[in-house]
Amino acid sequence: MSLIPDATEILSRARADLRMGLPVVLVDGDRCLIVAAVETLSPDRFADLCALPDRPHLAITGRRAETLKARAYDGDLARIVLPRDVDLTWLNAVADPADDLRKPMKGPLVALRDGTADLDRLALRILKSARLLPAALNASLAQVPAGLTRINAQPTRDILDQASPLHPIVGARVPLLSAENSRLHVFRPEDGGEEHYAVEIGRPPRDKPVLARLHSACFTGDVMGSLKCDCGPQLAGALAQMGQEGAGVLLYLNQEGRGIGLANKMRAYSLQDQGFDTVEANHRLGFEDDERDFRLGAALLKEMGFTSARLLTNNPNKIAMMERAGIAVTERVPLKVGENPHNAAYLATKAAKSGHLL
Ligand SMILES: Nc1nc2c(ncn2[C@@H]2O[C@H](COP(=O)(O)OP(=O)(O)OP(=O)(O)O)[C@@H](O)[C@H]2O)c(=O)[nH]1
Ligand SMILES: [Zn+2]
Repeated sequence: MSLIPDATEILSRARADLRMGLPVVLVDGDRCLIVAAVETLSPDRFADLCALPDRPHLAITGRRAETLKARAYDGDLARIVLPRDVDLTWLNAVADPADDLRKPMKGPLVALRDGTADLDRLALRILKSARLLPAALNASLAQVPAGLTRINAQPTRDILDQASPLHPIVGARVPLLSAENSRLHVFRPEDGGEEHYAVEIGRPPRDKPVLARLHSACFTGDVMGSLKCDCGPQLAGALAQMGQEGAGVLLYLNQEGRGIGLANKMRAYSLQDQGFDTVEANHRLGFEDDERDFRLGAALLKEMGFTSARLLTNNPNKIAMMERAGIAVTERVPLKVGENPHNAAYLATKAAKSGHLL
């Protein structure tokens, strides 16, 4: 019946539940796993989870486990056994590296080896997609409690593997400092996720490679003028070049913090203040270096009628991902602006570890 939510809609609800601190239940055949995000877990719900017949365990990513020197028997994740005197402070200390240096974890963390971790793996994927820290307090259940969102595992994995279709909602003229003849188009995904924007400068011909930039949202750099990165000058520089050429498309992708969200990016910044570089900070939080999905950039260009681009970037991964997603990149146009004493080490790390071209 069409009035019943489908798997995509349920996943979107589940993200909201987890962000509020409400557990959700993952179901695969006759297996059920109740999942709570550690970062939003209240003392009452924590007590309720501990009172379940099956003792909960803590799922963290392999990256976080590596930092904590825990054995990740499940490969890309570890299921950590809760100590007898577990409390929320302990859980938060395992989930969040903020105090790793000040208060190193006492005693070795014991990880589970038996059983299967596939539902735990899905739980961590869902938490990442909700822009929460990837640490989940999970327990097996015999049946789904009334009122909690119930997620069917396989359709949800399939949805997370695909990029949600994006639809144009509205476009209007917005004259810019760098290009008076500009329009802003808003695109909305079907899965209730973030909207993305396209700034179209002039009217670029659809049958020629378009001067394009895939810009990832950076609130600190784009809006506040932060000197910690080069995003603000890159945004202005790309628009200026498109203005000079009289044509171009700047895609503004709401993938803040290389896809980890602003709260996690600020956690990464605190770790950088403790001496870790941008890549190490992501890993200590439990994320990969870059959690972005550039397929949506290609999808937007196609939706606008383009098949090829001259891409303004220093990031070869972006070019590879665009090509794989069906947009021919005929030229890489370098975008070298905004280096300053505060971001020099950050830019050097990206060149050394993330393959950015100097
Ligand atoms: N996680 C994390 N994200 C950051 C950090 N500094 C900037 N960002 C984010 O990184 C993204 C910008 O990506 P960049 O790596 O600068 O550039 P790029 O888009 O990969 O490549 P270019 O096309 O060459 O600019 C934005 O989403 C920023 O919010 C950081 O220290 N940690
Ligand atoms: Zn930035």
